[in-house]
Amino acid sequence: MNNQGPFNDDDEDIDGYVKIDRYNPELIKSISGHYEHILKALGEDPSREGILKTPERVAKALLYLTHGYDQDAKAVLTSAMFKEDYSQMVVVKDIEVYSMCEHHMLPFFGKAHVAYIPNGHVVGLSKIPRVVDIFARRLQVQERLTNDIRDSIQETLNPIGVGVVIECRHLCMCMRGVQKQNSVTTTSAFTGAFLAEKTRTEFLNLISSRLS
Ligand SMILES: Nc1nc2c(ncn2[C@@H]2O[C@H](COP(=O)(O)OP(=O)(O)OP(=O)(O)O)[C@@H](O)[C@H]2O)c(=O)[nH]1
Ligand SMILES: [Zn+2]
Repeated sequence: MNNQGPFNDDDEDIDGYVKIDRYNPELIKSISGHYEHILKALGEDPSREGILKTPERVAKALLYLTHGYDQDAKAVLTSAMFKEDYSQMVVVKDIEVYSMCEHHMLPFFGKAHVAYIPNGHVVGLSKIPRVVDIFARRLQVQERLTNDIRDSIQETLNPIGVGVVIECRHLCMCMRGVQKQNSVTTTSAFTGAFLAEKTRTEFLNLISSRLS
């Protein structure tokens, strides 16, 4: 594994989440080559000083923006599951989401709110945003992202229920196409206890409340 990627040595050594060498020179060279052609096709001069290194930068950026493909949500969750006698709802809200729509490869971004009710085990809190990132850092549609997060937590932790709400702006709807600058898309996915109105309402109230 070389160190050209965004992961520092600690991330790689301690967590071991990155399974393949996503930043290997051959892969970067191959993607860069395609971007050189794209720049030409767009009417640019790829030998111009300002964009000489752009194909390589884009290649590295794209590899970073899709690094979730190399990560395993189940491994992340099981790496920090603790037996705990806590049976109320655990909510991690306002988790930043940066993903790319699979139709236009343009960003969509916003917030995810994730809750679960433990069934004998709790999970390390940081692992929930990690799971969000693992599924967000790929080509996605917001609906599938929402379901992926729900399913991985339900299948790995086997809680009483899981709730996921995601709110995002899609740049493909803002800077092109229909050009609606302020539209926000909300998606949700639930399992178990969250399918009951009372639990779902508690979750929705908790994510809309503010501490200050
Ligand atoms: N359901 C869903 N649709 C998405 C998401 N991200 C982008 N899209 C939509 O994907 C659709 C692709 O539609 P097409 O008609 O094939 O593509 P297009 O001609 O570029 O569509 P316009 O964006 O309307 O110009 C668009 O309606 C986008 O708004 C997403 O996360 N979920
Ligand atoms: Zn799109």
